[in-house]
Amino acid sequence: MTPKTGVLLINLGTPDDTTVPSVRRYLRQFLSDPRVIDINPVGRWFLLNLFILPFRPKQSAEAYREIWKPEGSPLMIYSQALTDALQEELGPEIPVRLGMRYQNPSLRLAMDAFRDLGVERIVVLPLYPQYASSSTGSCLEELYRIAGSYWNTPSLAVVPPFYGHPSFLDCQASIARESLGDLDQYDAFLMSFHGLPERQIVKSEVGGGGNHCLVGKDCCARIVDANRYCYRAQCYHVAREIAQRLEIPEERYFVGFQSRLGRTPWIQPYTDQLLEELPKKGIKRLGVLIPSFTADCLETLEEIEMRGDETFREAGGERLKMVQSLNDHPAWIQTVCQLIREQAV
Ligand SMILES: C=CC1=C(C)c2cc3[nH]c(cc4nc(cc5[nH]c(cc1n2)c(C)c5CCC(=O)O)C(CCC(=O)O)=C4C)c(C)c3C=C
Ligand SMILES: [Fe+2]
Ligand SMILES: [Fe+2]
Repeated sequence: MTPKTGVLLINLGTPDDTTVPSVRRYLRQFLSDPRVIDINPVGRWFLLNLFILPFRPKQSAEAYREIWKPEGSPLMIYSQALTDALQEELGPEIPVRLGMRYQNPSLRLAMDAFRDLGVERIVVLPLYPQYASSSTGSCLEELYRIAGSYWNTPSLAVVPPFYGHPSFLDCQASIARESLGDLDQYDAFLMSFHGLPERQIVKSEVGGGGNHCLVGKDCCARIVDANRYCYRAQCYHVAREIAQRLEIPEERYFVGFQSRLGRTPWIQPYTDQLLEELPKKGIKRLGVLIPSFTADCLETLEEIEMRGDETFREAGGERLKMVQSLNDHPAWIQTVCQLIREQAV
């Protein structure tokens, strides 16, 4: 008998609503994760309970209110729309579920649903193109824990980080072209990625030699054995490949890292600083791509399209055009189908 197969899409998760208690609940779960704030447990407790949770939920709730749609959080809406479209594409024989690492619908809920449906084999797609311990690593740790808690444990086939997959790169490039129109109307392009604390990059170095990541200036310029888990190197790879597909020469695009939190050094260059500096270099019309997110969320819609646009204009910029994320674009649905089918064989 062929085992019944299901597909699990995993994304980060988002608050249930824009009230301060909901946002606090979300941030508490998210930032208590030792892969996200990777310091000793006592230090994490103090940081969270004395410095972050008393203040940030109010500020973040206001930001969420700016982007919230009548149906809910954009991250949730687009992730669910992708799940529904994939279900349509794969047909009723293969159940498709969405599980969020934090808050709802939880990974446990999705896994329980598979168990109740008699699914024995699950193809898992973490919706993060690049590997980070705080995103891919964290959701897989939680998934393995849940899968291991059942008496009859299911088989899991996990799609690896797809930052270098030609279908993903083609999809990013074609959606950017569609959204930006004539590329000659822009002075330059910014490819912005979610940032990470520098120490987390160093911890990803393979072999533990400590002599590659962030040692030399060009450690992320290409992917070699030692940095194959390096989030920053994977981001630069994506930027190069997209630029090549769009025929954007090296001098016409910049890479930046956004969304930093706290006082420790995060990977550079910082997107907000670039947005301030670029107009001073004569770059007035800017196209922005954000290829570390597969669904629009607070970090694209509020941080870049709203606040980033303001920063850029205040610094003398004229036009910032942000390319929407892959969301439930038909080309992305086809790419997701391909990633899943490649893993299912
Ligand atoms: C690309 C994937 C992501 C990585 C890697 C990542 C690491 C990371 N994030 C924080 C802190 C915050 N991130 C927040 C929002 C947020 N982060 C991602 C993705 C990655 N984060 C997404 C998709 C979102 C948006 C969620 C949404 O609801 O729309 C937030 C919450 C918002 C805020 O208060 O600013 C925080 C906090 C850290 C510390 C980290 C790695 C160490
Ligand atoms: Fe984040
Ligand atoms: Fe690196």
